Amino acid sequence: MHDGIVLDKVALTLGKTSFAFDCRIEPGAVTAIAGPSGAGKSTLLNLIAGFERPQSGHILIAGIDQTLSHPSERPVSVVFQDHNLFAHLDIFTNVALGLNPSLRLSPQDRDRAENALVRVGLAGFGKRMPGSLSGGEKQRAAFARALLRNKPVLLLDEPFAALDTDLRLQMSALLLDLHKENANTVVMITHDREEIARIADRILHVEKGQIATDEAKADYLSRFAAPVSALSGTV
Ligand SMILES: Nc1ncnc2c1ncn2[C@@H]1O[C@H](COP(=O)(O)OP(=O)(O)OP(=O)(O)O)[C@@H](O)[C@H]1O
Repeated sequence: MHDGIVLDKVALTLGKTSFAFDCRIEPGAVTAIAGPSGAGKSTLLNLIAGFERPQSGHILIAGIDQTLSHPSERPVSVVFQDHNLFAHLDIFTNVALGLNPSLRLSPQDRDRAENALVRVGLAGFGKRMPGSLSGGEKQRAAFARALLRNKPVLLLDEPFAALDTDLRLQMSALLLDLHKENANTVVMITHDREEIARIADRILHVEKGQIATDEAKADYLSRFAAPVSALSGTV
């Protein structure tokens, strides 16, 4: 049995694009998904999260076949680039949804939600509405909710792409801290080679609807001539 994520001969077609994914994602590691625009990175993440269903093949998470299960039944949290928050609910409520979707919260639950806000640097933001927060603050609220869900798998679709360099560094440091505490399996789409150098253990390179390469960070980075410190921009 494989404890991580297995895509076993998964195939689907969306519009005119066909996808065929067959891979194993290491448990307890940070795996970056890289590749050109339109290659199928988000589709791969959506298959794991359950927002897309394979037309054939199987998806297993921690040894359990999740191919047909609803996204809410899967042991995953997802953070998208944006649109993570419900605009009509305040930040505390958005975050507390990570604990209990019906929002029946015990006093301990309320404390945990407040602590999660403190953890991401949003103490005192609970009563604010999402529309009044900056992009980076909204992303931190989305992290706080993912932190509370505390699922074995965290999926991130370019969560830091819209942030400035300082915030991007802060957010990826927070992500690594949480990863070290929970030993969770992190799968993150990123175009940023410096981010890959900083946080990834393995890199899946997606091209034309398939996994082109699956390699350790050192091997991936050694294929590029420039030293890591000189790299910037897109993969
Ligand atoms: N529901 C859909 N219907 C039709 N085509 C789709 C659908 N979803 C994705 N596609 C197509 O599949 C291809 C891969 O899309 P996907 O979003 O997975 O790529 P990506 O690698 O994440 O790209 P980007 O880096 O630009 O976000 C694209 O050509 C996209 O237009």
